[in-house]
Amino acid sequence: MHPPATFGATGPIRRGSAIPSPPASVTGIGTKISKPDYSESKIVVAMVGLPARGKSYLSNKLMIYLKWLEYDVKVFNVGQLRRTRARQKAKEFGVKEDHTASYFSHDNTEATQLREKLASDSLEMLIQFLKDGGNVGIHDATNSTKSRRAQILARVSRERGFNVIFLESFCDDPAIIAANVALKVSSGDPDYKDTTPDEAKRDFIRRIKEYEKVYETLTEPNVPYLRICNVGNEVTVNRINGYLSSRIAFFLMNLHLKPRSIFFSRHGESVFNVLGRIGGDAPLSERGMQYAEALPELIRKNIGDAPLTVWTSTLKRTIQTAEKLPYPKLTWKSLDELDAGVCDAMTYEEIEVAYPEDFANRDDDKFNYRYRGGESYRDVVGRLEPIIMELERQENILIIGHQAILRCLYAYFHNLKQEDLPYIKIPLHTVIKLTPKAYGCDEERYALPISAVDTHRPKPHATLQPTAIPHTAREYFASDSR
Ligand SMILES: O=P(O)(O)OC[C@H]1O[C@@](CO)(OP(=O)(O)O)[C@@H](O)[C@@H]1O
Repeated sequence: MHPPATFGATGPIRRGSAIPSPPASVTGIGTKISKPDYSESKIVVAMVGLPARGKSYLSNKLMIYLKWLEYDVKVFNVGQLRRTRARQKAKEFGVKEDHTASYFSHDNTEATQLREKLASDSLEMLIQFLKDGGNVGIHDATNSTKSRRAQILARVSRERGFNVIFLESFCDDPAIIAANVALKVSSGDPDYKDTTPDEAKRDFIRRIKEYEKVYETLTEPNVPYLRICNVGNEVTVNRINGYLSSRIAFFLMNLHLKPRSIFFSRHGESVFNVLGRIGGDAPLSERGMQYAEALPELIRKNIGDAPLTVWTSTLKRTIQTAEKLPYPKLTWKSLDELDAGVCDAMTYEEIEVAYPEDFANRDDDKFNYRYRGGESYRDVVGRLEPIIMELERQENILIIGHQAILRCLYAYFHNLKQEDLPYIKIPLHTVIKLTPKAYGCDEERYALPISAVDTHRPKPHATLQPTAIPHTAREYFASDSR
């Protein structure tokens, strides 16, 4: 058994010492705290790379991360614009454009001009989005020549306060390229909806070859760029400065594509869960202890001999649940449950009597409601950022967490809406396995047959269950940029 190490949000804290309480803000007590308008940043992230190099993957990952941090971000996908315009042309004039490999040949002057126009129109839309209040616009295109990149730089530099970062996804690993090609061909990509998979594959490989003839990797010395080699193996950073740009660079440097899974489990049922009390630091109930006993076998069956690290909060109920797991463990202060402030250790019924207005406010806007002397879901999302960053960097991880915490993490991986987040069902005695894929995450759930109370409070007057909107392969490829 490995001794657990303990880390707080700002560094190690000693086990056994008094555990500091989570950040308890007393400003805006018991009220709705709406989104702060805190960023004036205007950044154009211009992707660079041959087809099938994971540009759309990186664009989407970056967008989800920055949106999580509450920046206003949008991906402008040139491939999508090309297809939309081609559909309109076909509808209006009955002209069907040929988008097979010859369309992408630089010897085809007419098509090359059309593609340049699409890239520049898309950039104009992006610039307009930033002018209208957006923070980061991602230009998802190949931008594979120095002259195209010089045009982007020249155009953006005409806008005061706007910055450009080029983000190159360079890849020479045949296995990654082959996997990207196979994914493109097998996922119902609109470019190949009328062709057989074999024809589609042949044509797509020819398209890549056309781009290879003119492709120039990023070497421009005076330009801010990040060059990512084989997703995470090697990263070159050039002239990146400023808070948000550095944050973007740091996030991208932590990404990897190695196969792995992230497991979420709430702690076993606690004594407070049985009593209907929220928060606190109660130990596990009898049934919670049974769950802690049964969990190692479930995990072992699932993961075999593969390495795994277990993360818990600093609260008794998660540490007890992890006790029998024979893996290295880390205890994170940032994983402690949402702080209910003055309502800590009360039942929902008691809160309704003691703080009727607060209770109603919370039902009205659960994501933004901040408990008196405690936290809101929005606060929790903010404090989980280091966890997200570390999760991106790590391989197999099991988090033994809390209802609110796991809702926030789950929402990040499935890119769910803020208003749905506080109502996501994360039942007790259930392991959720997420396996990151190119287009999002696959999910499996394993419920152990040990009964437990249901702590989920549905949305009052809700007629519909919150909709989960995980990225599907189809959505992912609908945003393909070529
Ligand atoms: O935001 P709501 O739906 O109240 O859920 C969060 C609550 O979940 C609970 C259980 O009711 O988590 P936990 O099981 O970790 O104790 C409370 O402690 C916490 O306040």
